[in-house]
Amino acid sequence: MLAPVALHGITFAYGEGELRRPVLRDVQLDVAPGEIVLLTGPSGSGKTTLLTLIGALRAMQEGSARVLGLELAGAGEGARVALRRRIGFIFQNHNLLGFLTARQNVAMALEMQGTLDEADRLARAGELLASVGLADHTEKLPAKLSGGQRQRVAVARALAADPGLVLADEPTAALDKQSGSEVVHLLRDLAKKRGAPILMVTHDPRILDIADRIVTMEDGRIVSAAA
Ligand SMILES: Nc1ncnc2c1ncn2[C@@H]1O[C@H](COP(=O)(O)OP(=O)(O)OP(=O)(O)O)[C@@H](O)[C@H]1O
Repeated sequence: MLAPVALHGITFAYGEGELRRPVLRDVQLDVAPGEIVLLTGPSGSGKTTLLTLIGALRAMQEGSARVLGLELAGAGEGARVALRRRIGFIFQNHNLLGFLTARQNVAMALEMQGTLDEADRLARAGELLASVGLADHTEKLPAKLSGGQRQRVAVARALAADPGLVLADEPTAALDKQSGSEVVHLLRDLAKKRGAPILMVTHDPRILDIADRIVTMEDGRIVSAAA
């Protein structure tokens, strides 16, 4: 089976001319189905940049990145948008819309899929929120939820798209031990039950034990990949 994520010779720089600043250097990485890979390393080592390239949120410069079957080098915007719909993104600031309830935030992700009508989307959103332990909070606005609850809404929203891959950037940074552990175990269930791999940037030593592999970056390179 092809690796859901296969990176070869990824090199990337911000800026141009004299301001050009290399951030990734010849990165190689394969992620297997259902695998949980934690990406760690000092601040500025290029982890977030790598995640945004894999998520087709940024244009590639050099190298090859095959993500869920799409080669991103030279891919057009249409193909990149289609790929993004198949990826669950979970970022630290969770990007929930403040004027929508938890249920509506999750339903919006289903709307992008375009397969269910509104009543079904709201019902499905309720099920997803129940699956992350928020059955009693579906009608609340994000401001009325705790940080851990908001992050669980973000997880439910990422799962709504039935993603083939989850990209998470410090998903537990703002959470206490208990909430962080709950969020991470939800993600682990997803990876193991549905075979969707997870690539997670984290500095959080509390969650290292859920990883199948820990990849350490330094100065734009992968310096170690411990199983
Ligand atoms: N949009 C941008 N324009 C210019 N430079 C950037 C941009 N985004 C990031 N950088 C720089 O690129 C380098 C790598 O940043 P990146 O966010 O990928 O690192 P990181 O390992 O995720 O760091 P952290 O752990 O602090 O989030 C840093 O020096 C950063 O300042």
